[in-house]
Amino acid sequence: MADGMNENEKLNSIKVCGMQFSYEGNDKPPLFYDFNLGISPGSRCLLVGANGSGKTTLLKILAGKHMVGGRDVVQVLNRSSFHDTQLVCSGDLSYLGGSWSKTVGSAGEIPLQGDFSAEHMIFGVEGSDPVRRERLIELLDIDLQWRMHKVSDGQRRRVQICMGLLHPFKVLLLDEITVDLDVVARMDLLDFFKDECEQRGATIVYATHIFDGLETWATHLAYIQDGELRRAEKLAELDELRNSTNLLSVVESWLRSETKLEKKRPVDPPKQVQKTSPFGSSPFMSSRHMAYNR
Ligand SMILES: Nc1ncnc2c1ncn2[C@@H]1O[C@H](COP(=O)(O)OP(=O)(O)OP(=O)(O)O)[C@@H](O)[C@H]1O
Repeated sequence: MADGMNENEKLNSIKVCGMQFSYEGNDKPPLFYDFNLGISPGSRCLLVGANGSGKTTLLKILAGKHMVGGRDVVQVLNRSSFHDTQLVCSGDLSYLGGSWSKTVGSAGEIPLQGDFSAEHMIFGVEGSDPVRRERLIELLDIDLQWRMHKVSDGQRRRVQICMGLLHPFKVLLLDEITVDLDVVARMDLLDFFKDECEQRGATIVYATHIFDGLETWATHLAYIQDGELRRAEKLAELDELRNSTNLLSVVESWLRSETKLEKKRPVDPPKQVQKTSPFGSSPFMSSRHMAYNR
C-alpha cells in the first residue's frame, strides 16, 4: 500500500502492548494501566477525550519522549520509539506539540530567544527537499521575512508546523496544533495531511477538541477516559455518527455521560516495600513503570 514501507510496517504503524505509565513522584494510580492500541498505516486517527484524560501524555510516549517498559511495549514502525533515536532523527516519526520551545519534529530543539527570520528557521532544517519546502511555505502562506519574535501566535505556529513537516514523515503525531490557525490555513493543512496519508501511506494521530470538518477527514477515532481506551474504531463504523448531526455532538455526549472509572490497580511494588527498600527512590532502580523524560 505505502511506498517505502516494508511488510512489517504495513501491519501496524503504531503498536502499544500492555503499557503502564505513571508520572514520577505521583502517588496516584497509574495514568495508563495495561493500555493497548494498534494503528494501521494510512490511518488518520483522532484522539479524543476530556481535559486530563491522557492524550498529550500518550502522544509524548508514542513520540519517544517518555521511556515506558521494555522495547516491545511502545513500537512505532516496528521500532521502539524511545530507544531507537533514528526514528525521530530520520524524520520518519514527527511530533508537533503545543509549545514552540519544544522539539519541532525532526528539526530538533529550537531556541527562540533571538531575532530570527522565518527563512532562517525553515532553511536551517538540513536535508529537506526544496520542492516540499516550497509547497509548505506556500500552503502555510509564510512570509520568509517574518521576524519570529514579532509575529502573531498564528504566524509563529505556521513556521513551527512548516518545520515539523519538512521531512516526509511516516508517522505524524499532532497535539492540537491548529488552535491558532485561521480557518483557511486549518482546512488547507488538513487537506495536505489527507494527501500525505493517501499518497504515501503516512499515519497520523491527531489529538484535538476542535471537530469542525473532521467527520470526513478522519478514518479512525480513539477515545480515552482517564487513561483508559474506551473506543477505538473506524469512523465509518461509528453508529452514533449516523444518528447525529456531527462528531462534536457525539463526543459531547460521551464526555457528558462519563462517570468516574474504578481505580486502576495500584503501582507495583506496594508502597511499603518501596519505603523499606534499601534502594529508596534511587534513579538506578529498574522499574517497568518508571517514566524517564526526554
Ligand atoms: N508533568 C506531569 N507531572 C505529573 N502529572 C502530569 C504531568 N503532565 C500531566 N499530568 C497529569 O496526567 C493526566 C493526563 O494529562 P494530559 O496532559 O496527558 O491530558 P490531556 O488529555 O492531554 O488533557 P488536555 O485535553 O487538557 O490537553 C492529568 O491528570 C495531568 O494532571
